Amino acid sequence: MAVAGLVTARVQVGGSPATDPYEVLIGRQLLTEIPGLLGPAARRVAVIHPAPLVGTAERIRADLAGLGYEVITVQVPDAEAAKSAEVAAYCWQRLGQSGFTRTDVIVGVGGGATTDVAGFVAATWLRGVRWIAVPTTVLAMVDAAVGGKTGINTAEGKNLVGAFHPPAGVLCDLSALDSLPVDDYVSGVAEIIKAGFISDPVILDRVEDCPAGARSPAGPHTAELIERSIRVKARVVSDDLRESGPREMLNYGHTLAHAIEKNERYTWRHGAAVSVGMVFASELGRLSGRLDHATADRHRSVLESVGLPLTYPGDQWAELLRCMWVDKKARGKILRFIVLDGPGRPAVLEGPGLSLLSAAYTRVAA
Ligand SMILES: NC(=O)c1ccc[n+]([C@@H]2O[C@H](COP(=O)([O-])OP(=O)(O)OC[C@H]3O[C@@H](n4cnc5c(N)ncnc54)[C@H](O)[C@@H]3O)[C@@H](O)[C@H]2O)c1
Ligand SMILES: O=C(O)C(=O)C[C@@H](O)[C@H](O)[C@H](O)COP(=O)(O)O
Ligand SMILES: [Zn+2]
Repeated sequence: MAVAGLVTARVQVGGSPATDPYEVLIGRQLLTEIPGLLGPAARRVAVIHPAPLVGTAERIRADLAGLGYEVITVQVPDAEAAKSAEVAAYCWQRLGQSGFTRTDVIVGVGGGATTDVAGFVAATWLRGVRWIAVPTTVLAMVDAAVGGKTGINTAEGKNLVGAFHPPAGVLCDLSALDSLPVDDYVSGVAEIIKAGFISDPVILDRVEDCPAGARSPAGPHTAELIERSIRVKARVVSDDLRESGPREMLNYGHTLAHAIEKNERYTWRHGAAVSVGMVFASELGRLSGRLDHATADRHRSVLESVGLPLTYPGDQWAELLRCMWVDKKARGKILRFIVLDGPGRPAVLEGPGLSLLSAAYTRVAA
């Protein structure tokens, strides 16, 4: 018999005119919530997962099969290797072979790479079917699975193909984090710290209060850090699902981060790259006279305290600059960066000159 779930918090994500509202549930044993999110007409369910989550996918399959659903499990490559056109095509093939219709439902189980591709497959199959996100990393819980940004990479860069397609629900089962390797855990903490700098500085206080605890699911503030970060993301995407303005703040640190990830052929974790990207953005803010020294310095201290990197090789600047031109915030010949005017005060820096960019990079260069 299935054990009843324990929901400790519910965060509403707000439904623009084009989309329905949905909830992010935080708690434990939350797989029991899946049937209630499938919708009345679903007959088939496709559970998309990477190898490390095969046990969870199998549990979902067995529970739903017991309720009379036809369930297929679709294993995709682990981590960033899942975010490719080939993997999306493989998922489409499996859906087609199973007779997957518009009323059927995809469940994406795994880290952010898996929920990104599962959401993208849901956005594109039959021009859009319902999907449920079951994030199993910190990063996917606090960021990737919330907000409906789905996508894959191309040879030219990160997340260059995708769609805005919000899930019907997000289930953040904190017990999943017990098996997460520490480097993957800490990668997610970078996005938590991002949420602190752009919107909720209490997050920074909690991390600084116990940096060792911030690296662990058993930390004193773990549940609060996760919930606060989800609330930041939920509030921002509720205001601006399609990133026509305020949502750009969630891209803090990401212009350089995505260039680093591509340059490293995705062997760097996303959060590690975002950490270096935020140090760079803080230096852009400082050098352009917008950000006070204390807040700029706080980036280095809080990121370093949890073990995130602050530097990248200086001789890679030309290559990184080239990669940054495919950033989605760029407009024509103008690069645009999210910077801070202070803690919780994000702003856009339009078209900084090359000398400013390279001066900021010099301060990041190893
Ligand atoms: N869509 C968005 O808004 C958004 C936001 C932030 C990041 N992202 C994307 O998310 C991706 C990064 O996500 P991530 O950090 O979760 O990485 P990931 O998905 O690569 O997962 C990291 C590793 O942890 C493993 N794993 C996952 N859950 C586990 C568990 N409970 N126990 C043991 N191992 C587990 C995975 O299989 C993988 O090997 C990037 O592709 C990034 O671009 C998207
Ligand atoms: O949700 C958003 O919007 C974000 O920018 C969140 C980021 O943390 C995330 O990495 C996102 O995938 C980046 O989006 P992109 O549009 O720059 O590809
Ligand atoms: Zn990110």
